[in-house]
Amino acid sequence: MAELRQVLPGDPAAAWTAWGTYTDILVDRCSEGIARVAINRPAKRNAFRPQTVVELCDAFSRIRDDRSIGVVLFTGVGPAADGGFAFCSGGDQSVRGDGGYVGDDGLPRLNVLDLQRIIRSLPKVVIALVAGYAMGGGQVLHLLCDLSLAADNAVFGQTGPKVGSFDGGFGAGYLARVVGQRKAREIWFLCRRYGADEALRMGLVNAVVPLDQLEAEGVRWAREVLQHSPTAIRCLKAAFNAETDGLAGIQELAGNATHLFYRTDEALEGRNAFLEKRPPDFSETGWLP
Ligand SMILES: CC(C)(COP(=O)(O)OP(=O)(O)OC[C@H]1O[C@@H](n2cnc3c(N)ncnc32)[C@H](O)[C@@H]1OP(=O)(O)O)[C@@H](O)C(=O)NCCC(=O)NCCSC(=O)CCC(=O)c1ccccc1C(=O)O
Repeated sequence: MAELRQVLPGDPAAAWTAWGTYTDILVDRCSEGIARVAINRPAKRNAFRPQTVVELCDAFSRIRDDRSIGVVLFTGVGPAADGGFAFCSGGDQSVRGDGGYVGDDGLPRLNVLDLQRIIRSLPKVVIALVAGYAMGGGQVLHLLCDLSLAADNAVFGQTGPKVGSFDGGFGAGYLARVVGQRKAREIWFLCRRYGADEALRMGLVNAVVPLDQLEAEGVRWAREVLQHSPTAIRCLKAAFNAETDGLAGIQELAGNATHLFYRTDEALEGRNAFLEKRPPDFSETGWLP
């Protein structure tokens, strides 16, 4: 029996079933190949603490290994008891110690950087569904998703220079690729807030929809993606990353080429010859133009 968990306002847009038990996040999936991951700390505007990030890394890693999942909707549970909404308000300042965010083990961490890389290199499409605030490290997480849909109440912004933090990695460099150098510097230097329509104008999001339509729109976009070739989509994602991510991006793109090469008669001949202790015979392959 499917357990329907309300994550955002509006009718559930798919037949979600719970997938795993976590304390700080909710993970659901449906038989259509879509997973839904939601940060579940609405009283803190879905700020992340080390535990939240550990759970998100686990969820995205499980999604990576599940052949049936092609698209992830990444969002934040809302509304909070006081009516407020957030995709994510960044690092939980109440557990920020002297050297990072401190969890039960007492170690200061910045493990959100691990999560950023997992989302970035996930060979599946990640769609951010932003209802309410996407601030600080939360704004960076939304940026790292492949596509972003904003509810009409969405608000984006950086606060690092106010609270003594900054993201000089994807949060600065990739932001500049997306919205341009001028706008990226404005976002970080002035720490203003930007509404959904302005985010659309600057290319930070792909579309703006009414709040109660956000999940349904996400599922519609996911269904469109899922009609297409998984290999073409994963190679395209790696190609987009390669353009910005240096050798790490090229590694991803090249890994896809190697994956495909493994399936050819030519590569299999190399493997088989080794196992059969004979010289390989690549004469069938030819040297194509
Ligand atoms: C998000 C707000 C604009 C929402 O405002 P509002 O709707 O008026 O609600 P509030 O009453 O302010 O908040 C409700 C409740 O939530 C608590 N809360 C909100 N945000 C946080 C938070 N980030 N940490 C802890 N708690 C939070 C708030 O205290 C209230 O609780 P009470 O019990 O009622 O007090 C507004 O809340 C706001 O501006 N929040 C702070 C936004 C912020 O500054 N975030 C941190 C930015 S720094 C960061 O994210 C770390 C970056 C980082 O980790 C990093 C470092 C290096 C490289 C990369 C990264 C990276 O990208 O992550």
